[in-house]
Amino acid sequence: MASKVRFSKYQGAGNDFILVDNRNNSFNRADEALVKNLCDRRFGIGADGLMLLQNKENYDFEMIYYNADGREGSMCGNGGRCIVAFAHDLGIITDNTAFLAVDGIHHASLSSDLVNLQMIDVSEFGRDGDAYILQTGSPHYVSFVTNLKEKNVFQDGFSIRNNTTYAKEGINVNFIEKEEDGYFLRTFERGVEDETYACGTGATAAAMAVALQADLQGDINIPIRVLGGQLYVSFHKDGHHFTEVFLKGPAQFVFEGIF
Ligand SMILES: N[C@H](CCC[C@H](N)C(=O)O)C(=O)O
Repeated sequence: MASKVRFSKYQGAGNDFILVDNRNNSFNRADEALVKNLCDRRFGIGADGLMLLQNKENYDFEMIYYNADGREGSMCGNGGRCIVAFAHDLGIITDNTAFLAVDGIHHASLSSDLVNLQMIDVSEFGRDGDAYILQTGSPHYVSFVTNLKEKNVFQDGFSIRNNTTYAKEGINVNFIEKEEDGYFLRTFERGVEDETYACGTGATAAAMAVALQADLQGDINIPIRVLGGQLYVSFHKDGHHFTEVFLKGPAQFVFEGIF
């Protein structure tokens, strides 16, 4: 019988995660089948991903991220915001932090349930037809569309994610549409292999694509509405160089339990 492990469920704009305080290193990090089962929305707790919070010298903590398919993943922006809220709720931090994730160090600040997470700098981008390809801690394909409300994001995202260009490594597929005061974004997520209610690294990539498309320069703040709520991406853009990149949005505790 597996040992009992306490978990907490958090969600950031509807992107939802299982969080485990693994400072005692009791979780078997190689057990991808367990992670997949826990993330299963019928036979497990259900989540888009699972994160381990671990001790790390010179940092408040380390974030280990797994996609719902059970495999250790690249950076998760909404997950990063949720693990900051988790660390606060565990009493590890107060309202500022510096933690280590797979793409390096991240600073973050929180006030009530809003977490503002610094993301990595970005200095290059690719094109695939009209789409932008950006690496914001995870790989993203960003396409500008109209009538996004009606789009079959699963079908269209699935076909791009599995085409000959992206099938091997996978890619997260983002569809973005200009609206009254900002942008509306829907994302098909690699490793979830489905549309999620929000994607933080995706919102970051989409905001950068907006700035590239409109040739914006300087300090920029772009509101990104997603199915699960409202995110805000800000950065300083100088040519193709994006620095001071921040992803701000809600990160809320949902429930805790033991598995
Ligand atoms: N599915 C992504 C990782 C999580 C990204 C997303 N949940 C976010 O908030 O950034 C990938 O495998 O590239």
